[in-house]
Amino acid sequence: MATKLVEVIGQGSTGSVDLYLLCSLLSLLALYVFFLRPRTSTWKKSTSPSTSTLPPGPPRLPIIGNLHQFLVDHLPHRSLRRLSDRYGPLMYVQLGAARLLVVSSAEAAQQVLRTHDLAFSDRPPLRSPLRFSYGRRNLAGAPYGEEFTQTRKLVMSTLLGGKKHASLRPVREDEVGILVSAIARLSSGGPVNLTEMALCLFNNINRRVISGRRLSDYGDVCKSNPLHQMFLEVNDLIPGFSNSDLFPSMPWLDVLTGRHARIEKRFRDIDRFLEGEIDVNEADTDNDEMMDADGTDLEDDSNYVRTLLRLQKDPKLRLFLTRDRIKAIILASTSQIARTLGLDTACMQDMFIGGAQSSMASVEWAMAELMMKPEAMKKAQEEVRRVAGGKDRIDEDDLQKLEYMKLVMKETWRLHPTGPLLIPRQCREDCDVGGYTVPAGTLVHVNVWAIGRDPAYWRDPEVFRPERFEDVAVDYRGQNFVLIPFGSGRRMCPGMAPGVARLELALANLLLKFNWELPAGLEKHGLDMEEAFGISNRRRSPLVLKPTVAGPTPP
Ligand code: HEM
Repeated sequence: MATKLVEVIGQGSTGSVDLYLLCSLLSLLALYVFFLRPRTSTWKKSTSPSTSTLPPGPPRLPIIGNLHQFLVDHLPHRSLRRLSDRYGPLMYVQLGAARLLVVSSAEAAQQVLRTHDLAFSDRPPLRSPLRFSYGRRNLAGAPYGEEFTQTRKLVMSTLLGGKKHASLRPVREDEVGILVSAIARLSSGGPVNLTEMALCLFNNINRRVISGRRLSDYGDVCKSNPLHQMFLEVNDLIPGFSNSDLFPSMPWLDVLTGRHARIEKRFRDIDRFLEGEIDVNEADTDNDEMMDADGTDLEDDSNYVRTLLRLQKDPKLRLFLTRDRIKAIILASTSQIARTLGLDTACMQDMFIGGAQSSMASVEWAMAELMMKPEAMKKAQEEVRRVAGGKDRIDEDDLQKLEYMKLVMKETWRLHPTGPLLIPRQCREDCDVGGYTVPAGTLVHVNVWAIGRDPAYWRDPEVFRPERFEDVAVDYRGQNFVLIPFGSGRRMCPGMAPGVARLELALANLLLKFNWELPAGLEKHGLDMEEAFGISNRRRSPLVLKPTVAGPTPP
């Protein structure tokens, strides 16, 4: 158990065991037990301001605080829910030297993300995201302030907003078509690994919209591309606390455990890769300029890099849009959710890394839940096939008509939010919430996973039943705090529209083109529905299913 804790805290979800830190922690624990002294079960009163109180929380050990309590379930969002059941929806815990507010009810989330949005709109300067964001020059990791506001405006108006989103529609439709053809080609050979193929799809979409290139030509062999592996490793490195975040007085811990070297190596790799993506587009743009010297319009906004390079020529933006900022923005622009202790990571590194993994996780969870609920699968397929009305694919115009599928997505995000604890925020000033005072500098995690399974809001919360949303007007766009898979407020996900479009398009076409069965041997016990050990919300086992190409739909 202790071994796994260290993996979660120190290495991301798949990192190697941090033996040195483990030994240190255990020694500290042993010392503590040896010199055991009685403690109170609640937190001391805050001294700043003097009349205020901190929210309640579990008793903490010296130095490590409540780190050991994350061992309870191996999954931080589960462990935190268990603690919140005891200490309340506003709970204060300590991880090493880091102070953390954990929010576990819709009402408390509304207080933090809406009522006091401004006070909680910072992000913590954690070691690993700091490096991969070129010193917080991306959007997801930027401290709240003028630079953040400018970056967010720029990203929304030029990269993720309506016009650009619409112009990239052919990329999404094209890539989903390639995925479907790849699955059809492989289907005669038995079950396919849908997890891998979905990740490949979203990596291809990401790379095409960002820099105009693909990761794999075939839709099923991304795995053999070294870039794919690099993205996965960076995705695991970025989220999560480094040891030096938890024990700032022991910065050497990161060196001793090898984390510093891993971060630096992967940072160099990713920097080289991003330089290449920019160079290629820069060269193409220069060539275009030479050919169009007669004065025709030189604008080429066919991908994010080109848009940013064009904007860089604007004298008003030249100083702001440095090369490092361009790299930071494109690395981090997607989703999905960087998960520091539970954030999906997708989003801590804006575009390249996060988006693919979170989209992949949503597709695989939706498909897995539908496989376990044949009535829901039947309903979803009937709807998709009716809407297709004889066409051999669903396009983005059709998506609005897929009402049941939208319920399926809501129910999937309720049970399996891609960032179970959202991306951590940081409190910018002392703030009074729910009768307590949260001191400036406190990190904040909103446990959306716990809110999604709280019987106070949901009948039979553990049951996958998309129909529950037929009766309640609950949306996922940040207004209903019982369902906030994209967060809410000033730091809410800016990639929701492109994220949802690619997900729905992929899912609809998978349901249209294929009938799905469990592989032999699984019919009896069903799929493994456990989450992977770690901080993100991936499935523990890859989703392997047997597709059969469906016949044409009636016109
Ligand atoms: C299923 C898809 C996605 C989900 C579930 C998702 C979820 C989230 C969540 C929960 C946050 C944190 C919100 C908060 O702190 O309140 C976030 C932030 C963010 N997301 Fe996404 N996201 C998705 C897709 C995308 C895509 C496709 C992009 C970009 C192309 C993107 C870019 C970002 C960025 C840049 C942030 C940081 C915003 C900031 O700090 O101001 N996301 N996302």
